[in-house]
Amino acid sequence: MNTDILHAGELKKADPVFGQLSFDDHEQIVFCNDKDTGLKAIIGIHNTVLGPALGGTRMWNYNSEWEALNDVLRLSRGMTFKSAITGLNLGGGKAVIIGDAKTRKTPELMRRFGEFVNTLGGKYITAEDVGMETSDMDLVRDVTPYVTGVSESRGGAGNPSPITAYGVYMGMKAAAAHRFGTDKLEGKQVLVQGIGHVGESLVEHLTKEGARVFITDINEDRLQEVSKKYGAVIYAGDDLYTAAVDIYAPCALGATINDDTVYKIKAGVVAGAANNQLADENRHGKILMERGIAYAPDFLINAGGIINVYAELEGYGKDEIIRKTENIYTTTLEIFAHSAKNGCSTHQSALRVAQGRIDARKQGKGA
Ligand SMILES: NC(=O)c1ccc[n+]([C@@H]2O[C@H](COP(=O)([O-])OP(=O)(O)OC[C@H]3O[C@@H](n4cnc5c(N)ncnc54)[C@H](O)[C@@H]3O)[C@@H](O)[C@H]2O)c1
Repeated sequence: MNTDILHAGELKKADPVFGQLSFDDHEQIVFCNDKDTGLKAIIGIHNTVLGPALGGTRMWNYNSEWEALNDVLRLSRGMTFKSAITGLNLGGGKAVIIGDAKTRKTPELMRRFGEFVNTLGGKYITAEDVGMETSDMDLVRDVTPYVTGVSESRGGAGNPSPITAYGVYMGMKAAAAHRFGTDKLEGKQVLVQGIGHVGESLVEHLTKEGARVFITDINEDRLQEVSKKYGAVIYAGDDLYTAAVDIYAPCALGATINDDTVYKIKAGVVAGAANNQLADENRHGKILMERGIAYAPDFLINAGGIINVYAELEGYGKDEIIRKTENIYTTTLEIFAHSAKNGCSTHQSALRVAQGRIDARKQGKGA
């Protein structure tokens, strides 16, 4: 056996698929290969008890196939809990395409990928993720009906990011109500890390409510642009995790709450859009709780995007999308109450409530 592979990363190599740390009883994992288009993709179907597995396709230049497999396993599991806690009749799935989206993505490759999705007969429904555009979903739509996030002219629900941002804002207000005794964000200092599609829209909501918004991003042009547009202050400190703000909103990358940062955070609330904010979902969630920091679980409050694409499948309109997204406020409060009652972190509470819904459906009981 190749020793380089054996020593690569932290992935367990003896049992390359079912033995991965990130393998969590996934129902099906599909490896897709097409020589002509150069397509190498993995579709992960974690759980379909509540409905078809829906989740985006990510195209990324992974360092290794192990990394790609690990990513799809983790992401598809996350989708199961996101849809379950949001009350949607969807299971969890995700797909990754290995390669640089800027140089390797072609219409032929996207259509070929769509054909693989089609072979699953609707068990997996795809959507956009990192490295994908609405136009790519339109190409997938040419060959399969099992795709959401297509352009509005083809019956799609349009850009999900503003809805995601609105849900994050709702979750943040609920966390503020729990931690500060009021959900009013006027005068509160909020640091938004990452002012991309979701972050900018969140800045807009916060500014409208009169919060004092600080922004950080690795993209200097974006910083200048967003600062000018909303009057947000560009964060100037050395270490953003030590910022003396009321609320920290991670809207860039995952795993920003880790061993290096978790004890530095001064904010009373952590609520943002980024997926997988806790590097270790058990340990770091617990430390935040012990430090009295109200953490609004990422997969609960960033569900606006999936609510938006679910509308395409169910055929409901904007009003229902907004109603479901505003419900994130109530669910977040319920999760804080569950966490306080059971002495577990909000992340664990949200997982338990989501799992409870899946278990009830399995036993033929739940809605
Ligand atoms: N778009 C959605 O509807 C949606 C839904 C659910 C979850 N999310 C998650 O929310 C996050 C943001 O999504 P998006 O669509 O706004 O992405 P985006 O790519 O539009 O924006 C991300 C921003 O973060 C910045 N960034 C990257 N690395 C950074 C760093 N180290 N420090 C500071 N800034 C950094 C980028 O420059 C960019 O401006 C992602 O983690 C995404 O997975 C998005």
